[in-house]
Amino acid sequence: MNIPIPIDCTEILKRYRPILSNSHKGMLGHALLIGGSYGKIGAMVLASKACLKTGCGLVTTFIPSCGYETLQTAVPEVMVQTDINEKHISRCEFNFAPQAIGIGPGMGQDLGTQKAFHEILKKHFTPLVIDADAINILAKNKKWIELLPSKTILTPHQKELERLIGKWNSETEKMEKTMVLSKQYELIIVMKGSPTLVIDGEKIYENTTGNAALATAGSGDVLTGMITSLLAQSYEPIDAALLGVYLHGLTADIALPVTGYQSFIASDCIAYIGKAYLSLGK
Ligand SMILES: NC(=O)C1=CN([C@@H]2O[C@H](COP(=O)(O)OP(=O)(O)OC[C@H]3O[C@@H](n4cnc5c(N)ncnc54)[C@H](OP(=O)(O)O)[C@@H]3O)[C@@H](O)[C@H]2O)[C@@H](O)CC1
Ligand SMILES: Nc1ncnc2c1ncn2[C@@H]1O[C@H](COP(=O)(O)OP(=O)(O)O)[C@@H](O)[C@H]1O
Ligand SMILES: [Mg+2]
Repeated sequence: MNIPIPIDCTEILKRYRPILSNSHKGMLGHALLIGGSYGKIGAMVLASKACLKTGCGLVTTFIPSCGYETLQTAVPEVMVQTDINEKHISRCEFNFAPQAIGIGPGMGQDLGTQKAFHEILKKHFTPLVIDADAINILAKNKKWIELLPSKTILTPHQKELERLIGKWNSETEKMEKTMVLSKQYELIIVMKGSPTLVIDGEKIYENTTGNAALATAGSGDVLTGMITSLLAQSYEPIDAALLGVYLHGLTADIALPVTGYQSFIASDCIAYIGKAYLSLGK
C-alpha cells in the first residue's frame, strides 16, 4: 500500500491560488448546488452559504419548491431555482451553464429524485461533487457510476462508503476496495472521518486538520459546498478536494478555543472559513 501524503500547509500552499486584485464575480465561477427535500432544506442552506464563503463568485441552488422562501431568507446572496415538485427534486432543469455542480445534501432518495439524478448524469459533463443521497442513489444503481465524468469527487462518510463498496473486514481491505473504485472510474474519493483520506487512483492523501468538533449535523454538507466552490473557481479537482478538506478542518481547529467541542455547529464551520483562509498567510 502506498504511504499517504500528508495534506499539510506545505502541500496546500503549492496548490492554493491567492485572489487577484482585479477579480470580479464573473471570473470567480458560478456553482450550482442541487439537493434538499422537505425537512432537509437546511442542508442546502449550509452547503450554499459555505460555497459562497469559500470564494465562488455566484451560487445558484436547485431545490424543491417548499424550500424557496427559507433559502432566499437564510442566504440572500444565493440564487434559487425550484423544482415543479414541492417536497423533493423530480426534474432538474436549469437555465445556465455552471462551472461546477455539487449534488446530494438533504436530497432524499425518492424514485422521482433518482430519475432526475440519472438525467443530470446523462446530460451534463460539468465537474461534479457527489455527496450524501447522491452517493446513496449511486450505490443503489451501480451502472450509473460509469456516467460520472473523469475526476468526479465523491465525499462519502463511512456508512455511505460501505453502501458504495460493500462491507470490509479490515482497514486495509477498505482502502483496497476504495482504490479499485477510484482507479476503475477515475474518481477522487474523499473518505470522510478522523482523519479524512483522499484517494486519487494510486495516490493516498491524509488530512492533518480537523477535530471532533466537526462531529455535528451538517458539517459534511458544508464540506460539499466548499469543494464545489473551489471546483467552480477552476481549481483542478484534486486541488479542490485537498484544499477543501484542509480548510474545513482548519475552521474547527481555529474555532476550538472559542467554541469548545460541544457547542461548535456547522454554521460555526462556515463562520470560520475566513480565518482559515487568513491562516494560510497569503
Ligand atoms: N439540517 C439538515 O438538513 C441536515 C441534513 N442532512 C442530510 O440528511 C441525509 C442523511 O444523512 P446522514 O448522514 O445523517 O444519514 P445516513 O447516510 O443514513 O448516515 C447515518 C448513519 O451512518 C452512520 N455514520 C454516519 N457517519 C458515520 C461515520 N463518520 N462513521 C461511521 N458511521 C457513520 C451512522 O450509523 P450508526 O453508527 O448509527 O450505525 C448513522 O446512523 C443526507 O442527505 C444529509 O445531507 C444531514 O447532513 C444532517 C443535517
Ligand atoms: N471526530 C472527528 N474528527 C475529525 N473530523 C470529523 C470527526 N467527525 C466528523 N468529522 C468530519 O465532519 C464531516 C461529517 O460529514 P457527514 O457525516 O457527511 O455530516 P452531515 O451529513 O451531517 O453533514 C466530515 O468532513 C468528517 O470528516
Ligand atoms: Mg453527509
